[in-house]
Amino acid sequence: MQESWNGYVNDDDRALLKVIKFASPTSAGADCIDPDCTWVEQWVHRAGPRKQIYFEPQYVKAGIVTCGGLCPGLNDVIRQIVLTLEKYGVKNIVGIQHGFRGFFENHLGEVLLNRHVVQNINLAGGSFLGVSRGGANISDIVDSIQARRLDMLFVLGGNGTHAGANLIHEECRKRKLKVSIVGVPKTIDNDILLMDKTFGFDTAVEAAQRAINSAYIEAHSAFHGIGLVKLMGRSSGFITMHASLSSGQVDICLIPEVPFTLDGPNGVLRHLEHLIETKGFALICVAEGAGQEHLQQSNATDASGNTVLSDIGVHLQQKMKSHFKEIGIHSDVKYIDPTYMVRAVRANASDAILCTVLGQNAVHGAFAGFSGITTGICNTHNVYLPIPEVIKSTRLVDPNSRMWHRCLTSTGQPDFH
Ligand SMILES: Nc1ncnc2c1ncn2[C@@H]1O[C@H](COP(=O)(O)OP(=O)(O)O)[C@@H](O)[C@H]1O
Ligand SMILES: O=P(O)(O)OC[C@H]1O[C@](O)(COP(=O)(O)O)[C@@H](O)[C@@H]1O
Ligand SMILES: [Mg+2]
Repeated sequence: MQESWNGYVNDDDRALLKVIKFASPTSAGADCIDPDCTWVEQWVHRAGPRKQIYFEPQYVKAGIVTCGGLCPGLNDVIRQIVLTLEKYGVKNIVGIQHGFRGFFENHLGEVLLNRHVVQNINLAGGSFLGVSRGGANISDIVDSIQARRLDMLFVLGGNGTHAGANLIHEECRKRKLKVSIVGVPKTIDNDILLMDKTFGFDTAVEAAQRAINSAYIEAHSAFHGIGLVKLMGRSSGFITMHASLSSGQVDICLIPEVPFTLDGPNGVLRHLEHLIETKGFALICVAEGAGQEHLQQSNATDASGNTVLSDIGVHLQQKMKSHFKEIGIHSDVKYIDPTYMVRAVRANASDAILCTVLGQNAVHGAFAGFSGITTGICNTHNVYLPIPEVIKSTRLVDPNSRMWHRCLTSTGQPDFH
């Protein structure tokens, strides 16, 4: 190799975690490390290939698993992990089917992966390996990792999956197994801390435009039309906020982080009356986790322990219909719930690039000898982060952030209090 080749990332390279120095905690969207906002430098490891690697590629067996719900780009990440492992010289690569369940449900065999098998999988949405919720029995999973003789495990999933991956990492350490557990954050809701954005989010925002545009056309064409679109986001309103901003046609954007009243002089319904009176139609975009306080809560959870939400879309639809009937004003409500149509699509161009970078960096991280880490973009730089740091809490839209204020400026909606 030519002498001037500088392709390796130095082990001591670091990226700065926070790049804005907020003068005061009251500055819009201030995200301070210390309560008084003194400047604290926090550095994180730069992602990328190392000169010294900690595994002999020809003896490595690597596994890939995809957990939780679907997200555009899963196949792109799987594919890049396989291509990068092969580039290192790894020959034994397997896929674990249907999330953590694949480790111990006997009928779910390992899928042998290589460049030929994964060549075209990025052309479709979904997960080539299948996904599932529940089934995170850590001790059984680590037994299975041992029995399969895995040296590396790439775990693609969201907050829950990363909590599981970290427990797997800790159990492997306890058993003194030299297995590298590396996460790749998959969350369409964009709800993982410290990262600029997660893969699939851009695609979801783009896919949501079709639903919003249809709702707009329906509402605009009807007499006193009201278009309502419900988008994903259990506790984080990023998809709804960004989709509303992107559309530019949304009059009311409702997210879980910002409570709202429906009735009364400052409520959503009164504002809808105003919109019908002044422009003749209205468009609402609501996140699935918004306004849960208005609904009857169930204690039900899904297999992963996530709360099953009540349907805010149906509730809003009914409230709007009965409200306009009560006040004797005609309205024509059209409700669109595009949830799975938004999620089950292939990654767009920018997400495909993000997936490529993340998949490659996950493999570089494992070969660098890291475990219990995940990889993401931080202030436009690609980094490795310890899993516990990114799952301390769910990343939420800050109602004091510039982005939420921009969204309010764009919709023109008042404070619904
Ligand atoms: N706190 C947790 N600790 C360990 N495993 C978890 C935890 N929460 C969820 N899991 C497991 O992680 C997997 C995916 O979780 P889920 O919440 O459905 O999706 P996501 O990872 O996208 O948040 C499931 O197999 C689930 O059982
Ligand atoms: O119907 P499912 O598969 O449980 O998925 C619905 C949920 O999945 C999500 O898209 C996010 O799922 P993940 O946390 O697994 O990424 C939520 O926004 C939505 O509530
Ligand atoms: Mg979860």
